[in-house]
Amino acid sequence: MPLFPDVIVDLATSRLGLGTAGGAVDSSRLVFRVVALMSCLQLKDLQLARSGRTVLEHLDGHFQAAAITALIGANGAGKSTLIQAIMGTLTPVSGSVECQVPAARRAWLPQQLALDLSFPMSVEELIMTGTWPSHGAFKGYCGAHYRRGREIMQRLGISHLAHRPLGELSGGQRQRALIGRTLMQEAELLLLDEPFANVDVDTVEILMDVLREMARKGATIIIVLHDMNQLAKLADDVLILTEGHGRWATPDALADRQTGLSRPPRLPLTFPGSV
Ligand SMILES: Nc1ncnc2c1ncn2[C@@H]1O[C@H](COP(=O)(O)OP(=O)(O)OP(=O)(O)O)[C@@H](O)[C@H]1O
Repeated sequence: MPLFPDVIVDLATSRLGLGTAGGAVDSSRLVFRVVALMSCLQLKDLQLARSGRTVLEHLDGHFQAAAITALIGANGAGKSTLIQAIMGTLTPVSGSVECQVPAARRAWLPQQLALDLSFPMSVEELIMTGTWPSHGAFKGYCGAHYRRGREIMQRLGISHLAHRPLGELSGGQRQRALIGRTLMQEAELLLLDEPFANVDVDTVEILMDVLREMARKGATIIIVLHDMNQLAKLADDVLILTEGHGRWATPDALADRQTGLSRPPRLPLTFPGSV
């Protein structure tokens, strides 16, 4: 029964923001937020190291389902390290990552620089590979798969690029195609490492809409961001990594602490722990 204690803790710390002007709890919002708080991903006293050196320790807390959590921190704070531990590619020194999402429904979009897209593959072919984790790589695709692939490309505004090789795409077009693959996969847990870096404003807007839609449908989304305006627009929750530890915050509380203002406006901002 992990849910009920979470709600109590969140009420106590006001993370739910349920209070009314008179201090009473708004029960209609409570139902919505209780659903949102159902967590499929939890960190328990997690310690992570690289080459024998501790990067993060005593990390605790749950990521909300049906919500977007921004993961922030200065360069080298351990954001990618934590993402790798969540994806299961880095073994914790101690503690655990408890994830109820099946591996076939987890998707990870690394930083663009880490991607080798010289592999000869078209946009449509890339998107169709989103079926592989659940359907298998060698079974071929059925008509329903192709229909869904076309719908996804239309949603992302890349239908005209369907047969274009990945190596010939711009950074923004590539990000749209990669997000398209996660839609095809019907990812329930999506981790994105700086997905808006070097991407034009229109693409950012489209991708933000798509991510919000995925979260509304129940996905748990964790996104590494360096831009506080993007965070303010997108995130429901924030995990700040600083000096080897994690701290949870709401986007509003974070903005208030940094600017002394309620949003908007909120520029310019810096990360806690950055110099
Ligand atoms: N493969 C590796 N081997 C050894 N140390 C590593 C390795 N990868 C990262 N580190 C170190 O672990 C620490 C955390 O790195 P990590 O990449 O997780 O930070 P980050 O918050 O994602 O940084 P950035 O914002 O620059 O992407 C850094 O001190 C880094 O030098």
